[in-house]
Amino acid sequence: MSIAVVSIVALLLLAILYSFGLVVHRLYFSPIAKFPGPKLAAATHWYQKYFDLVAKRHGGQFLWEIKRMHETYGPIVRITPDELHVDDPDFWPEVYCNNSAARPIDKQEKLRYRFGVPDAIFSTPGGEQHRVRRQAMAGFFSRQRLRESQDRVNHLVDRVSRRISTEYAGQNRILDLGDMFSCLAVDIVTELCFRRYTNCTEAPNFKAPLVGVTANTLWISHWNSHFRFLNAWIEWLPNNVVSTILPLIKPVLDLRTSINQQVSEILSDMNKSSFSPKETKGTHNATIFDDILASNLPTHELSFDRLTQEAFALTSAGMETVKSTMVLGIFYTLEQPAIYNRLSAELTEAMPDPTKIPNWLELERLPYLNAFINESLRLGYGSVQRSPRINRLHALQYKDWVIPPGTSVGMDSYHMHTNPHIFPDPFAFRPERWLNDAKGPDGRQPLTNYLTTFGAGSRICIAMHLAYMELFVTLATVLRRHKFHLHETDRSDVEFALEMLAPMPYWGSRGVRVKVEH
Ligand code: HEM
Repeated sequence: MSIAVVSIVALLLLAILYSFGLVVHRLYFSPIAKFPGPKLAAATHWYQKYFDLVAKRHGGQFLWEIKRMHETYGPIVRITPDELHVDDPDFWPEVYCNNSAARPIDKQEKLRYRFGVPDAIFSTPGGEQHRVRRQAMAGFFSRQRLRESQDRVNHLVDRVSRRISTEYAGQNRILDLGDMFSCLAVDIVTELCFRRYTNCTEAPNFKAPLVGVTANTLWISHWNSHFRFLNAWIEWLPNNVVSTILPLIKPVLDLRTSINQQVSEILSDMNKSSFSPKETKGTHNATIFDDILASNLPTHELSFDRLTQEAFALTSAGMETVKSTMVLGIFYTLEQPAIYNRLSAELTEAMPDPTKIPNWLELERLPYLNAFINESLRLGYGSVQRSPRINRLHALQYKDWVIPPGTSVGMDSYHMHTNPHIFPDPFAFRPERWLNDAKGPDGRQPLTNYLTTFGAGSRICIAMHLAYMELFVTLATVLRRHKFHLHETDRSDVEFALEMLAPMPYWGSRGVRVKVEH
């Protein structure tokens, strides 16, 4: 036998031995070996990969598998070799809690690279680093600052509404609500955060390439999570090579180029004596970069890479979530005339002149609109993928179980929002469940405490107030001004069937399409 063959055989034997040792360790000696769950899921990450990538042809099935595990093994299960999952609403505040120096709460390091923005706050694993990075941006998304920006949101909503009136109303044309609201959501984020919007709301038929590609990245999000080298290749190869190999992602690269250019300009301005982000911060002209640069972050946190990653993450995070909530809400108002009539009556009274958009605070005081938005957020789920937390220093106690420090523990809003003890008849869209100061099952806690669409604790959605402002202003305006009819669309086009980080309907759905009466 040649040396080469001997070496290959030896390497194979070593690999087999290593794998065997790893499986034995995971099953019998891991700190979480005693937790219930399928042995195969505890032994190998390929169990999750199968459900994420290939089960039922398109993957996106791990959440349903987790649900099955809970039905078999109880409220706490080991779903992968290194992660536990809990299905118990009372435990949510323990897992998604605030982060402090004495109690650092981390995210998994391995999830850091899945969106190609490893240093954006969303991906930052370490609790301490996350806290300082987040503090630098949080003020930008305060309610007070956002209220001052409502005019800019109104302007974009008016533009979309004008297009509905002039290009679709009474013309028997089909309007894809998903495309329209995605365009609006991206333009709002880029206008507010960077003061240079992407102009997607001008795209013919609302088919902006950037929006299409950003949505498509969700369909490959599991592949990116499981096989990090895919993203690494895209990062490493020059843009023109990537655009040639994968022409579909060119609009994303263009957005990156435009963000890169803006950040370069800002960083070169820093050398000028007139540059003063501390003065610009908080003014009408401020961008998110002014806030970050005026913060107390150390210089190495203000690098070109960090700023561009943060900007790119904001643009992507603010699209699919907002769009799917709006689409789902409008679908149900059109499917259930009783909801439409009640909402319409409230909006007509609150907006006697439909051309004037009330301010956000006034809209928030409308009880049925509020209930309707809460219900859209409940069945929209936000992100349905669990986002595990790691309590680095302290053990957690769940009933008789002691969860060792450093263990990844996840929960998700699908299990929370479909829990029949909290939300009876959970799959029915019923805004009424939120009316009259509704309470949770203990009769004391507000029902809104169980609405986890925006996450909770120190990593709760940083732009939650912006999302609420978008939802109140857009839904009130569009539903007050226009009358839609569903076109070849039914419940299956909004019902959650595939977990692709965001909740997606069945593969092949053509989305929610309407015709416009006026
Ligand atoms: C209905 C709309 C939205 C929903 C349901 C939503 C949901 C969420 C959730 C669940 C998280 C926590 C993720 C985790 O625990 O890992 C999150 C974080 C985040 N969201 Fe949103 N989001 C929405 C809108 C937006 C918008 C409009 C933006 C950008 C302008 C945005 C930017 C972010 C960022 C940057 C984070 C990371 C925060 C951190 O790690 O501290 N989101 N969002």
